[in-house]
Amino acid sequence: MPSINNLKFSNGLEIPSLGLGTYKEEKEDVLVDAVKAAIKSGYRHFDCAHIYFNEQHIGKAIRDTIAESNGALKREDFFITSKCWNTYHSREKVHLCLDQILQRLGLEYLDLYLIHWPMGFKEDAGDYPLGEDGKMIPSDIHYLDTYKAMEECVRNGKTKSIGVSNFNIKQLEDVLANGEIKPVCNQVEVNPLFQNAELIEFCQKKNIVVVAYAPLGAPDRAWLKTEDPVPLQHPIVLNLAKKHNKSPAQIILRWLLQRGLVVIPKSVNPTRIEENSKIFDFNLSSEEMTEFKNFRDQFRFYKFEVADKHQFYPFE
Ligand SMILES: NC(=O)C1=CN([C@@H]2O[C@H](COP(=O)(O)OP(=O)(O)OC[C@H]3O[C@@H](n4cnc5c(N)ncnc54)[C@H](OP(=O)(O)O)[C@@H]3O)[C@@H](O)[C@H]2O)C=CC1
Ligand SMILES: O=C1CO[C@H](CO)[C@@H](O)[C@@H]1O
Repeated sequence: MPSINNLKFSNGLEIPSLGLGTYKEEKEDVLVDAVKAAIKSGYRHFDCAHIYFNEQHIGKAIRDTIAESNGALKREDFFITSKCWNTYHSREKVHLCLDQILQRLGLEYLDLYLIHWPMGFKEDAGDYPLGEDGKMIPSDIHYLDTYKAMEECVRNGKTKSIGVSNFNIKQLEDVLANGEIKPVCNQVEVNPLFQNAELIEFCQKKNIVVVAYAPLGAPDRAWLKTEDPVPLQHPIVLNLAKKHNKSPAQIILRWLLQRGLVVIPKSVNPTRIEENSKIFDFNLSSEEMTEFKNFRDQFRFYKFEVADKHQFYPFE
Protein backbone atom coordinates (compact mmCIF):
# COMPACT_ATOMS: atom_id res chain seq x y z
CA MET A 1 0.00 0.00 0.00
CA PRO A 2 1.60 3.37 -0.99
CA SER A 3 1.98 5.42 2.17
CA ILE A 4 0.29 8.76 2.78
CA ASN A 5 2.82 11.50 2.07
CA ASN A 6 3.41 14.69 4.05
CA LEU A 7 3.51 18.38 3.17
CA LYS A 8 6.00 20.63 4.90
CA PHE A 9 4.92 23.67 6.89
CA SER A 10 6.92 26.91 6.88
CA ASN A 11 8.07 26.10 10.44
CA GLY A 12 9.68 22.85 9.26
CA LEU A 13 7.03 20.52 10.75
CA GLU A 14 5.03 18.22 8.49
CA ILE A 15 1.33 17.46 7.99
CA PRO A 16 0.02 14.24 6.40
CA SER A 17 -1.68 15.20 3.16
CA LEU A 18 -4.72 13.05 4.04
CA GLY A 19 -6.65 13.44 7.28
CA LEU A 20 -10.01 12.23 8.55
CA GLY A 21 -12.76 14.88 8.79
CA THR A 22 -14.93 14.45 11.88
CA TYR A 23 -17.77 16.98 11.60
CA LYS A 24 -21.38 15.76 11.80
CA GLU A 25 -20.89 12.63 13.86
CA GLU A 26 -21.35 12.70 17.62
CA LYS A 27 -22.14 9.05 18.48
CA GLU A 28 -19.36 7.47 20.52
CA ASP A 29 -19.49 3.93 19.09
CA VAL A 30 -19.68 5.12 15.47
CA LEU A 31 -16.82 7.57 15.86
CA VAL A 32 -14.54 5.25 17.84
CA ASP A 33 -14.99 2.57 15.16
CA ALA A 34 -14.36 5.11 12.38
CA VAL A 35 -11.18 6.47 13.96
CA LYS A 36 -9.86 2.96 14.60
CA ALA A 37 -10.68 1.93 11.02
CA ALA A 38 -8.87 5.02 9.77
CA ILE A 39 -5.76 4.24 11.81
CA LYS A 40 -5.80 0.70 10.35
CA SER A 41 -5.99 2.20 6.85
CA GLY A 42 -2.91 4.32 7.54
CA TYR A 43 -4.48 7.67 8.56
CA ARG A 44 -2.54 9.53 11.23
CA HIS A 45 -4.10 12.97 10.79
CA PHE A 46 -7.46 13.83 12.43
CA ASP A 47 -9.31 17.10 11.92
CA CYS A 48 -11.25 18.11 15.02
CA ALA A 49 -12.92 21.21 16.44
CA HIS A 50 -14.42 22.42 19.70
CA ILE A 51 -17.72 22.95 17.86
CA TYR A 52 -17.98 19.33 16.57
CA PHE A 53 -18.95 18.13 20.07
CA ASN A 54 -17.16 14.80 19.66
CA GLU A 55 -13.49 15.24 20.57
CA GLN A 56 -13.74 12.99 23.64
CA HIS A 57 -14.57 10.00 21.36
CA ILE A 58 -11.76 10.75 18.91
CA GLY A 59 -9.26 11.08 21.77
CA LYS A 60 -10.44 7.83 23.31
CA ALA A 61 -10.01 5.91 20.03
CA ILE A 62 -6.51 7.31 19.53
CA ARG A 63 -5.37 6.73 23.11
CA ASP A 64 -6.80 3.19 23.16
CA THR A 65 -5.06 2.37 19.88
CA ILE A 66 -1.74 3.68 21.19
CA ALA A 67 -2.15 1.70 24.43
CA GLU A 68 -3.05 -1.50 22.57
CA SER A 69 -0.16 -1.19 20.11
CA ASN A 70 2.53 -2.35 22.56
CA GLY A 71 4.80 0.54 21.70
CA ALA A 72 4.33 0.35 17.91
CA LEU A 73 2.35 3.63 17.92
CA LYS A 74 3.09 6.74 19.96
CA ARG A 75 1.49 10.17 20.31
CA GLU A 76 4.20 11.63 18.05
CA ASP A 77 3.00 9.41 15.19
CA PHE A 78 -0.30 11.30 15.07
CA PHE A 79 -1.19 14.73 13.73
CA ILE A 80 -4.12 16.28 15.57
CA THR A 81 -5.74 19.56 14.53
CA SER A 82 -8.41 21.40 16.47
CA LYS A 83 -10.01 24.81 16.22
CA CYS A 84 -10.76 27.74 18.51
CA TRP A 85 -14.47 28.51 18.24
CA ASN A 86 -15.86 31.99 17.54
CA THR A 87 -17.11 32.55 21.12
CA TYR A 88 -13.55 32.05 22.41
CA HIS A 89 -11.74 34.90 20.64
CA SER A 90 -10.61 36.88 23.70
CA ARG A 91 -7.10 36.13 24.99
CA GLU A 92 -8.28 34.26 28.10
CA LYS A 93 -10.80 32.20 26.09
CA VAL A 94 -8.30 31.19 23.38
CA HIS A 95 -6.34 29.50 26.17
CA LEU A 96 -9.49 28.11 27.82
CA CYS A 97 -10.75 26.65 24.52
CA LEU A 98 -7.39 24.90 23.97
CA ASP A 99 -7.31 23.57 27.53
CA GLN A 100 -10.83 22.17 27.10
CA ILE A 101 -9.90 20.61 23.75
CA LEU A 102 -6.82 18.93 25.25
CA GLN A 103 -8.82 17.70 28.20
CA ARG A 104 -11.50 16.17 25.95
CA LEU A 105 -8.91 14.58 23.67
CA GLY A 106 -6.87 13.39 26.67
CA LEU A 107 -3.70 14.73 25.01
CA GLU A 108 -0.97 17.06 26.18
CA TYR A 109 -0.56 19.05 23.00
CA LEU A 110 -2.08 19.67 19.56
CA ASP A 111 -0.11 19.57 16.33
CA LEU A 112 -2.16 22.41 14.88
CA TYR A 113 -4.52 24.92 16.53
CA LEU A 114 -6.60 27.04 14.14
CA ILE A 115 -8.80 30.12 14.51
CA HIS A 116 -11.97 28.52 13.13
CA TRP A 117 -13.37 31.75 11.61
CA PRO A 118 -12.16 35.36 11.62
CA MET A 119 -15.41 36.53 13.28
CA GLY A 120 -15.63 36.64 17.06
CA PHE A 121 -19.09 36.14 18.60
CA LYS A 122 -20.43 37.43 21.93
CA GLU A 123 -18.80 35.41 24.71
CA ASP A 124 -20.46 33.61 27.65
CA ALA A 125 -23.81 33.26 25.85
CA GLY A 126 -23.51 29.73 24.44
CA ASP A 127 -21.79 28.57 21.25
CA TYR A 128 -24.34 30.19 18.90
CA PRO A 129 -25.41 33.55 20.39
CA LEU A 130 -28.25 34.52 18.07
CA GLY A 131 -29.69 38.01 18.12
CA GLU A 132 -33.33 38.95 17.52
CA ASP A 133 -32.50 39.56 13.85
CA GLY A 134 -31.56 35.87 13.50
CA LYS A 135 -27.87 36.72 13.08
CA MET A 136 -24.92 35.91 15.33
CA ILE A 137 -24.19 38.60 17.92
CA PRO A 138 -20.63 39.81 17.26
CA SER A 139 -17.93 40.53 19.80
CA ASP A 140 -15.66 43.50 19.17
CA ILE A 141 -12.50 41.36 19.26
CA HIS A 142 -10.21 41.70 16.26
CA TYR A 143 -8.77 38.50 14.80
CA LEU A 144 -5.28 39.99 15.18
CA ASP A 145 -5.76 40.03 18.96
CA THR A 146 -7.03 36.46 18.84
CA TYR A 147 -3.99 35.53 16.79
CA LYS A 148 -1.65 37.04 19.42
CA ALA A 149 -3.15 34.68 22.00
CA MET A 150 -2.75 31.78 19.57
CA GLU A 151 0.99 32.61 19.43
CA GLU A 152 1.15 32.24 23.21
CA CYS A 153 -0.18 28.70 22.80
CA VAL A 154 2.88 27.82 20.70
CA ARG A 155 5.17 29.43 23.25
CA ASN A 156 3.65 27.51 26.16
CA GLY A 157 3.98 24.22 24.28
CA LYS A 158 0.28 23.34 24.08
CA THR A 159 0.35 23.33 20.28
CA LYS A 160 3.20 22.73 17.83
CA SER A 161 1.82 25.01 15.11
CA ILE A 162 -0.90 27.59 14.61
CA GLY A 163 -2.93 28.66 11.63
CA VAL A 164 -6.30 29.97 10.53
CA SER A 165 -9.44 28.78 8.80
CA ASN A 166 -11.90 30.60 6.54
CA PHE A 167 -9.61 33.66 6.29
CA ASN A 168 -9.66 35.66 3.05
CA ILE A 169 -6.59 37.19 1.40
CA LYS A 170 -6.90 40.56 3.14
CA GLN A 171 -7.22 38.88 6.54
CA LEU A 172 -4.19 36.67 5.84
CA GLU A 173 -2.20 39.73 4.79
CA ASP A 174 -3.09 41.35 8.14
CA VAL A 175 -1.88 38.30 10.05
CA LEU A 176 1.31 38.04 8.00
CA ALA A 177 2.05 41.74 8.52
CA ASN A 178 1.29 41.86 12.24
CA GLY A 179 1.93 38.41 13.68
CA GLU A 180 5.24 37.19 15.07
CA ILE A 181 4.69 33.49 14.33
CA LYS A 182 3.69 32.82 10.74
CA PRO A 183 0.41 30.90 10.24
CA VAL A 184 1.35 27.54 8.72
CA CYS A 185 -2.04 26.84 7.21
CA ASN A 186 -5.39 28.18 6.07
CA GLN A 187 -8.18 25.60 6.14
CA VAL A 188 -10.83 26.53 3.57
CA GLU A 189 -13.48 24.98 1.37
CA VAL A 190 -12.16 23.47 -1.87
CA ASN A 191 -13.94 20.99 -4.16
CA PRO A 192 -14.74 20.83 -7.89
CA LEU A 193 -17.69 23.20 -7.44
CA PHE A 194 -15.73 25.65 -5.31
CA GLN A 195 -12.17 25.66 -6.62
CA ASN A 196 -10.93 28.68 -4.65
CA ALA A 197 -8.08 29.29 -7.12
CA GLU A 198 -7.15 32.87 -6.19
CA LEU A 199 -6.91 32.19 -2.46
CA ILE A 200 -4.92 28.99 -3.03
CA GLU A 201 -2.48 30.80 -5.30
CA PHE A 202 -1.96 33.51 -2.65
CA CYS A 203 -1.40 30.96 0.13
CA GLN A 204 1.00 28.86 -1.91
CA LYS A 205 3.06 31.95 -2.83
CA LYS A 206 3.31 32.78 0.88
CA ASN A 207 4.16 29.19 1.80
CA ILE A 208 0.92 28.68 3.72
CA VAL A 209 -0.41 25.13 3.36
CA VAL A 210 -4.05 24.97 2.25
CA VAL A 211 -6.18 22.27 3.86
CA ALA A 212 -9.25 21.56 1.71
CA TYR A 213 -12.44 21.08 3.69
CA ALA A 214 -15.67 19.67 2.25
CA PRO A 215 -13.52 18.07 -0.48
CA LEU A 216 -16.43 15.86 -1.59
CA GLY A 217 -19.02 18.65 -1.40
CA ALA A 218 -20.39 17.66 2.03
CA PRO A 219 -23.32 15.51 0.80
CA ASP A 220 -24.38 14.94 4.43
CA ARG A 221 -24.89 18.66 5.16
CA ALA A 222 -28.11 19.50 6.97
CA TRP A 223 -29.02 22.25 4.46
CA LEU A 224 -28.78 20.01 1.36
CA LYS A 225 -31.38 20.81 -1.33
CA THR A 226 -32.38 18.27 -3.97
CA GLU A 227 -31.60 20.73 -6.79
CA ASP A 228 -28.01 21.37 -5.55
CA PRO A 229 -25.21 20.14 -7.83
CA VAL A 230 -23.38 17.00 -6.59
CA PRO A 231 -19.62 16.83 -7.32
CA LEU A 232 -19.51 13.04 -6.76
CA GLN A 233 -22.07 12.55 -9.54
CA HIS A 234 -20.64 14.97 -12.08
CA PRO A 235 -20.02 13.41 -15.55
CA ILE A 236 -16.39 14.62 -15.62
CA VAL A 237 -15.71 12.82 -12.34
CA LEU A 238 -17.66 9.70 -13.37
CA ASN A 239 -15.78 9.52 -16.66
CA LEU A 240 -12.35 9.83 -15.01
CA ALA A 241 -13.35 7.26 -12.39
CA LYS A 242 -14.17 4.76 -15.12
CA LYS A 243 -10.96 5.52 -16.99
CA HIS A 244 -8.71 5.04 -13.93
CA ASN A 245 -10.76 2.25 -12.34
CA LYS A 246 -11.14 4.43 -9.25
CA SER A 247 -14.17 5.74 -7.39
CA PRO A 248 -15.55 9.28 -7.91
CA ALA A 249 -14.31 10.24 -4.42
CA GLN A 250 -10.80 9.00 -5.20
CA ILE A 251 -10.73 11.07 -8.41
CA ILE A 252 -11.74 14.27 -6.60
CA LEU A 253 -9.30 13.70 -3.75
CA ARG A 254 -6.48 12.97 -6.23
CA TRP A 255 -7.28 16.19 -8.11
CA LEU A 256 -6.99 18.13 -4.85
CA LEU A 257 -3.70 16.43 -3.88
CA GLN A 258 -2.23 17.29 -7.28
CA ARG A 259 -3.11 20.94 -6.65
CA GLY A 260 -0.73 20.75 -3.66
CA LEU A 261 -3.49 20.62 -1.03
CA VAL A 262 -4.13 18.57 2.11
CA VAL A 263 -7.50 16.77 2.05
CA ILE A 264 -9.69 15.87 5.03
CA PRO A 265 -12.68 13.85 3.72
CA LYS A 266 -15.11 12.87 6.45
CA SER A 267 -16.44 9.35 6.59
CA VAL A 268 -17.69 7.08 9.35
CA ASN A 269 -17.94 4.11 7.01
CA PRO A 270 -14.85 1.83 7.22
CA THR A 271 -15.11 0.83 3.54
CA ARG A 272 -15.22 4.45 2.39
CA ILE A 273 -12.51 5.43 4.89
CA GLU A 274 -10.20 2.88 3.29
CA GLU A 275 -11.31 3.87 -0.23
CA ASN A 276 -10.44 7.50 0.49
CA SER A 277 -6.90 6.48 1.51
CA LYS A 278 -6.14 4.81 -1.83
CA ILE A 279 -5.25 7.99 -3.64
CA PHE A 280 -1.47 7.77 -3.66
CA ASP A 281 -1.06 5.08 -6.33
CA PHE A 282 -2.23 6.83 -9.50
CA ASN A 283 -1.90 10.13 -11.34
CA LEU A 284 -4.21 12.41 -13.28
CA SER A 285 -2.53 13.75 -16.41
CA SER A 286 -2.26 17.51 -16.94
CA GLU A 287 -5.06 17.27 -19.55
CA GLU A 288 -7.25 15.46 -17.01
CA MET A 289 -6.46 18.08 -14.38
CA THR A 290 -7.53 20.75 -16.87
CA GLU A 291 -10.91 19.05 -17.38
CA PHE A 292 -11.89 20.29 -13.90
CA LYS A 293 -11.93 23.83 -15.29
CA ASN A 294 -15.23 22.84 -16.97
CA PHE A 295 -17.06 22.66 -13.64
CA ARG A 296 -19.52 25.32 -12.70
CA ASP A 297 -17.23 26.99 -10.10
CA GLN A 298 -18.24 29.26 -7.20
CA PHE A 299 -20.89 27.04 -5.62
CA ARG A 300 -19.94 27.40 -1.98
CA PHE A 301 -21.40 24.74 0.34
CA TYR A 302 -20.38 26.43 3.64
CA LYS A 303 -21.65 30.01 3.54
CA PHE A 304 -22.35 30.47 7.26
CA GLU A 305 -25.02 33.02 6.39
CA VAL A 306 -26.10 33.60 10.00
CA ALA A 307 -22.80 35.43 10.43
CA ASP A 308 -22.79 37.33 7.14
CA LYS A 309 -23.42 40.74 8.76
CA HIS A 310 -20.27 40.48 10.87
CA GLN A 311 -17.55 43.06 10.08
CA PHE A 312 -15.05 40.24 9.58
CA TYR A 313 -17.27 37.91 7.51
CA PRO A 314 -14.72 36.63 4.99
CA PHE A 315 -16.80 35.87 1.89
CA GLU A 316 -18.17 38.15 -0.81
N1 LIG B 1 -12.81 24.74 8.93
C1 LIG B 1 -14.09 24.71 8.64
O1 LIG B 1 -14.82 25.70 8.72
C2 LIG B 1 -14.70 23.43 8.18
C3 LIG B 1 -14.02 22.25 8.33
N2 LIG B 1 -14.57 21.06 7.93
C4 LIG B 1 -13.77 19.82 8.12
O2 LIG B 1 -13.66 19.16 6.86
C5 LIG B 1 -14.17 17.84 6.95
C6 LIG B 1 -14.73 17.38 5.63
O3 LIG B 1 -15.83 18.15 5.21
P1 LIG B 1 -17.34 17.64 5.31
O4 LIG B 1 -18.21 18.81 5.42
O5 LIG B 1 -17.46 16.62 6.36
O6 LIG B 1 -17.65 17.03 3.90
P2 LIG B 1 -16.98 15.97 2.88
O7 LIG B 1 -16.86 16.68 1.61
O8 LIG B 1 -15.80 15.34 3.50
O9 LIG B 1 -18.15 14.92 2.72
C7 LIG B 1 -18.51 14.02 3.72
C8 LIG B 1 -19.66 13.16 3.19
O10 LIG B 1 -19.18 12.37 2.09
C9 LIG B 1 -19.49 11.00 2.32
N3 LIG B 1 -18.36 10.22 1.80
C10 LIG B 1 -17.13 10.07 2.33
N4 LIG B 1 -16.35 9.30 1.56
C11 LIG B 1 -17.11 8.94 0.50
C12 LIG B 1 -16.88 8.13 -0.64
N5 LIG B 1 -15.69 7.55 -0.83
N6 LIG B 1 -17.88 7.97 -1.53
C13 LIG B 1 -19.09 8.56 -1.33
N7 LIG B 1 -19.37 9.33 -0.26
C14 LIG B 1 -18.40 9.52 0.64
C15 LIG B 1 -19.65 10.87 3.82
O11 LIG B 1 -20.53 9.81 4.16
P3 LIG B 1 -20.14 8.64 5.20
O12 LIG B 1 -19.64 9.28 6.45
O13 LIG B 1 -21.41 7.91 5.39
O14 LIG B 1 -19.09 7.82 4.50
C16 LIG B 1 -20.30 12.21 4.17
O15 LIG B 1 -21.67 12.17 3.88
C17 LIG B 1 -15.18 17.95 8.09
O16 LIG B 1 -15.63 16.71 8.57
C18 LIG B 1 -14.42 18.81 9.06
O17 LIG B 1 -13.45 18.03 9.74
C19 LIG B 1 -15.79 21.03 7.29
C20 LIG B 1 -16.50 22.17 7.13
C21 LIG B 1 -16.05 23.47 7.58
O1 LIG C 1 -16.36 23.46 10.60
C1 LIG C 1 -17.50 23.84 10.55
C2 LIG C 1 -18.67 23.00 10.69
O2 LIG C 1 -19.46 23.41 11.77
C3 LIG C 1 -19.73 24.79 11.93
C4 LIG C 1 -21.17 25.08 12.15
O3 LIG C 1 -21.73 24.39 13.18
C5 LIG C 1 -19.23 25.60 10.80
O4 LIG C 1 -19.35 26.94 11.11
C6 LIG C 1 -17.81 25.27 10.57
O5 LIG C 1 -17.23 25.92 9.52
